[in-house]
Amino acid sequence: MIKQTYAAILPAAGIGSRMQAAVPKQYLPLAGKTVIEHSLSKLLQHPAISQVVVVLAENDRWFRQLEVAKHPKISLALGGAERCDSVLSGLHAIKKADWVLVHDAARPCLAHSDIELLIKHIEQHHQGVILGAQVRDTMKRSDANGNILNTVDRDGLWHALTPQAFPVQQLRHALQSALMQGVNITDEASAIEFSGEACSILPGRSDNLKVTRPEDMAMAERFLTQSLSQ
Ligand SMILES: Nc1ccn([C@@H]2O[C@H](COP(=O)(O)OP(=O)(O)OP(=O)(O)O)[C@@H](O)[C@H]2O)c(=O)n1
Ligand SMILES: C[C@](O)(CO)[C@H](O)COP(=O)(O)O
Repeated sequence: MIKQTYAAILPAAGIGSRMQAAVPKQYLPLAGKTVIEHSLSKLLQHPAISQVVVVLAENDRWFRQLEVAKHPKISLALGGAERCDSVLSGLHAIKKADWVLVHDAARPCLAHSDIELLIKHIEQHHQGVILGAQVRDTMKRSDANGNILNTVDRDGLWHALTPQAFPVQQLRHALQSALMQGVNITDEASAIEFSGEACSILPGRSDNLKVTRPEDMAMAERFLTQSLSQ
């Protein structure tokens, strides 16, 4: 099989409203760097990833001040109203790659082993694949007032994580088609599912959390300082 080539997209154009911070959460300090520098590091270090497209908000005044912005693998793209718009914009900035790994700038604890897991799966199965965390708790559905409606069967239920990896053209067509039809797309796999294409989910590290609310920062700090000390 011809050796596959890989690019990455880092959607970083969000405002982090749930974090309630003075700056977008991807620029908050975390374990000696900013969140985004941690999220970028393993992608930039991986030898199979030739380009990393960082998707920024139009008014972003932080990223270009970081030393990492000068990294030769990094290209920039302009974000959109929703995360899926930002990812589509990032896809147009990919120069030359067969596959793309899309990873949230808000997930700073990504491990090299999880990138390896995705790439090995692609090399063996030649199909889109995402990282996930299987649900461990009993799952409830409630109404808007917190009244429990029912227990949700958790067999086969996963938390979708990132990176999510797909053939570049397949993801571009799937996203364009889903967005044109007004489908609600919160991750790349949901566009692929809508297109009817196959996708696998693999158990990734449970410390690959998305920093979303203030209390997530302390947890991410613990995960990162533990891994840095190993
Ligand atoms: N229009 C958008 C919205 C989100 N993102 C990115 O998508 C990732 C995951 O989204 P989320 O955790 O929801 O980040 P925010 O949208 O910034 O958070 P919030 O919903 O709390 O505002 C983040 O890295 C965020 O920067 C993006 O690139 N473009
Ligand atoms: C893509 C994602 O990380 C999968 O869990 C998540 O959906 C992104 O966060 P958002 O709040 O849905 O934008």
